[in-house]
Amino acid sequence: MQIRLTVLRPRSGPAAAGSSTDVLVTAPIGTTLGTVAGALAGAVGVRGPRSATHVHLFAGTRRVDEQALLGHPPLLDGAVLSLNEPDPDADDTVHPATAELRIVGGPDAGGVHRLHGEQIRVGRSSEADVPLDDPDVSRLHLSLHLGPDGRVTVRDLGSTNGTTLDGRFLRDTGAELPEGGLLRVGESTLLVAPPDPAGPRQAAPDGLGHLQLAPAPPARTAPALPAPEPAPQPPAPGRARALLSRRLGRSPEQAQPTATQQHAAARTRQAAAQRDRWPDPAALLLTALGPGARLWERGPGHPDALTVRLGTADLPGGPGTTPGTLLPGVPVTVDLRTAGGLGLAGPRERLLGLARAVLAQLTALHPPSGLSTVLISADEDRAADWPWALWLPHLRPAHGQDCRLLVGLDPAQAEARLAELTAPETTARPPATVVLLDGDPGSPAARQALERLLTAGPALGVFPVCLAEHPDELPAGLGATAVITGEVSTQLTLTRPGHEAATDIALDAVSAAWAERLARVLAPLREATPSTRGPLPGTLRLLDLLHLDTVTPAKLSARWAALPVTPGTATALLGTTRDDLCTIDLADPDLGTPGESGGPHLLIGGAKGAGKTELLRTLIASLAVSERPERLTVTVIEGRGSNGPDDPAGLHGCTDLPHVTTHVDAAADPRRALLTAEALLDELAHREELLGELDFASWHSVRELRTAPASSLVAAGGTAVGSLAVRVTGPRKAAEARAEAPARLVVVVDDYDVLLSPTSPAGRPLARALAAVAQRGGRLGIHLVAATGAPEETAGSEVDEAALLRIALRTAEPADSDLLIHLSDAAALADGTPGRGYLRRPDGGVTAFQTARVSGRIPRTATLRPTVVAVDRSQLGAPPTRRPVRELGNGPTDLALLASALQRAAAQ
Ligand SMILES: Nc1ncnc2c1ncn2[C@@H]1O[C@H](COP(=O)(O)OP(=O)(O)OP(=O)(O)O)[C@@H](O)[C@H]1O
Repeated sequence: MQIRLTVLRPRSGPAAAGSSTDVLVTAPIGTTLGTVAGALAGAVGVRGPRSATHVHLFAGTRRVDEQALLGHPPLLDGAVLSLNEPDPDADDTVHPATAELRIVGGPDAGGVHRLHGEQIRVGRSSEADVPLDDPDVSRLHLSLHLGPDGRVTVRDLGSTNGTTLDGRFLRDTGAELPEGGLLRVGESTLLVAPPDPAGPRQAAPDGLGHLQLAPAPPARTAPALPAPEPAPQPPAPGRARALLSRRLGRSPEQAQPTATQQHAAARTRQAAAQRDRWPDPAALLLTALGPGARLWERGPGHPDALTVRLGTADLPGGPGTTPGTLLPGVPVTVDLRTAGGLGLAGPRERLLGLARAVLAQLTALHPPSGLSTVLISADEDRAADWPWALWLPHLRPAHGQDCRLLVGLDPAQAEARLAELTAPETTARPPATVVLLDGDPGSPAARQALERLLTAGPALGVFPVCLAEHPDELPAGLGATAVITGEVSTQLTLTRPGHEAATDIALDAVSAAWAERLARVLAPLREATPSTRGPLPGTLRLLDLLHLDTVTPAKLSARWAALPVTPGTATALLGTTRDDLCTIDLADPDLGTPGESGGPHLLIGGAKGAGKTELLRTLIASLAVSERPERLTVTVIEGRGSNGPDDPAGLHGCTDLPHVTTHVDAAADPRRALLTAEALLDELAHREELLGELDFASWHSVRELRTAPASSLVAAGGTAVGSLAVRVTGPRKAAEARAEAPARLVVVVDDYDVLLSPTSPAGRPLARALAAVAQRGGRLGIHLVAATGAPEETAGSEVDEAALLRIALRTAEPADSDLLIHLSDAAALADGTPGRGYLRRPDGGVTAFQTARVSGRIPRTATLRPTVVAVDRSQLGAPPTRRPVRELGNGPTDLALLASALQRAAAQ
């Protein structure tokens, strides 16, 4: 596990007090904060006693326990830990509030302040409760008061430029704020609103420093402009009418709005719809903090994808409003897809505020899977303005780029990034990339690449956003340009394709602190996989899917302890489909042969290297986790033979699982193979005698009733079972009886086609025994899983006929796929995606899935001692030093890790 954190040095103390350092913590899963606390303190230059107990770390105002696990909240990617004292700037106290003041537009937008009844003063002065960095705002400009009845009143405090409420100047007496009423002070727009009632979206910690964000609800479509009101009567009921009625002091029943009032209502509705469609910075922050439903709502197909809001202006109303009416303070936007590129120019400070607002919108509204961002700021001084952005998840290289983050913070890095972006499309690209170029890219080669990007970029899905202090420093070829104007640089003039130049736009700008807060909130978020949003994942780890990233005997025992008394299932988690986990239950009678009340058998087919053996390993490991070894055993038969116990290619690694009682290499040990064939036939006969007419599950239920003490039966099964317990036949010890009860047996066969070959020494008797298992085993709790590399040779065998669950991994020929799943699709699967395939269930349904891996080496970080390394931000865009990682080395695999934990769990 690797997580990036920031450590704050205590404010009180010697030189460098209050400074901070970003660190990269590399640690095995399960590492506690205490283990690295000393190293974290060392990273900010505080050397103390070695004992971690002398280092206290705070997340916000709360001290984090030394036993807290790295990778779990609050120790996630992007966290700020302050050393030995609470973070003095943190405000993580949660007071329930009935109203919030949001700064929804202007040069210092984005703030959200909770109102708690006391008077709140807004102004430019640092004495104000809500200070606003807006030169046109007076030092103490207005005050707000939340009454006990929830009403909010506003008073202008004698400001120079006055305060408007919905376009009208406030009088000295003040006014009550109507719902949705917009206050305008200087170039800033303020709104008082109730806290967002929508519950937060689920974001589950993955234990690796991230939060898996549940898929977004269906994408919002762009709200259409409201149709004109039917004129003149009757008025439509609803909020607008009620609002008008309230203002007029009449009940809705009495209200008979005039045409003017209807026009006004339409104006209000249209303005609200546009503000909602293009969320302001305050709404963005709240969405990210939630996380709310709109976070990452704009996938590639979203109608508003890649459209950015730059500010607000009074714009003409749509149908239904009085001709010539202006909608007050509605968003002004630029669609990058139409513009191709966007230039932003103006004085540095304000320009940065605007650029931050643009980048914040893109990254809060677009998921990283749909939008990648690249930051190029090749000049050292300019690069110093962007540390906040380095926390954005959209900067992570997801398509093989040779860097830690998609940044160009010196000329060489800038050149590398631009070269990647303009390279011919040999590798996968994200659906869209926005490149933010702050100033000159730094070298002739980079300038040339930028020129190419400006012409060819949009066709490749790459959209540049260029920043310069003066408009004439912007590169040529940008479709839209926004230039900061006005005496105090709070306005914009915008030129864009198909529009006249627009002036008097109040720009949206946000502070660096605001932007950093947003970026750190986004930093740990990951789109949950599997998800409905796209293709199957490339690789998956079984232990992650089983929530066993830290696999311990205690966790496994706890799972087994929660199982029902009778052996009910033989469930194997194989991987994921596009939108769910892919599991099969070999004991499910509904999937077995109709009328036989047994579970199904499974046949797996695929070409060489398609991932059959790995799928068998995953299945065996997953079965072992699902059931204790006294109740489920596995016999493994390998048809082709391996190169001995150390050969990683075969199923030998599974023999360490306590469930695997038999392992036969049919090619290497024909004698043992014969004995196994006989043992299987004996087992079938024994169970047929033992179970009589009953099926495996029913026999066990009856058995359990006869042997368990009455008290435990009541506890286990409730009154119905308890009443049957009266018929208990005799006092026998449950353990003794259980020892005689057969366990479920899964017979796993790799290279079944080789067994059928006439040259296989023990093939014939084994094949006969397997055929018998296929025909008679399901009812008796013996289930067959066979993998074939030659589906045409195994077609028609008893095993093939009996297998109602069928998997086709990549096949060499469409006919092979057809023999397996009755569809030819598996032949079209790519070579480079081992483990990908189709599962056909007995009802004929076919699902694409990706097999999870269990024999991959456990992540390198899991075996290392924790390290804490200070991050050199300037090198984040440079190629990382790589250590060669061997695909299958001597290090422990997940399978070995799991086997050892299972052995210890089984021994408990
Ligand atoms: N689910 C998976 N995820 C990632 N890689 C996989 C997966 N399954 C298999 N592989 C990789 O593909 C390679 C071939 O896998 P495997 O040996 O399971 O294929 P096979 O179908 O059994 O091949 P053969 O017919 O030659 O025995 C392995 O080296 C493994 O690393």
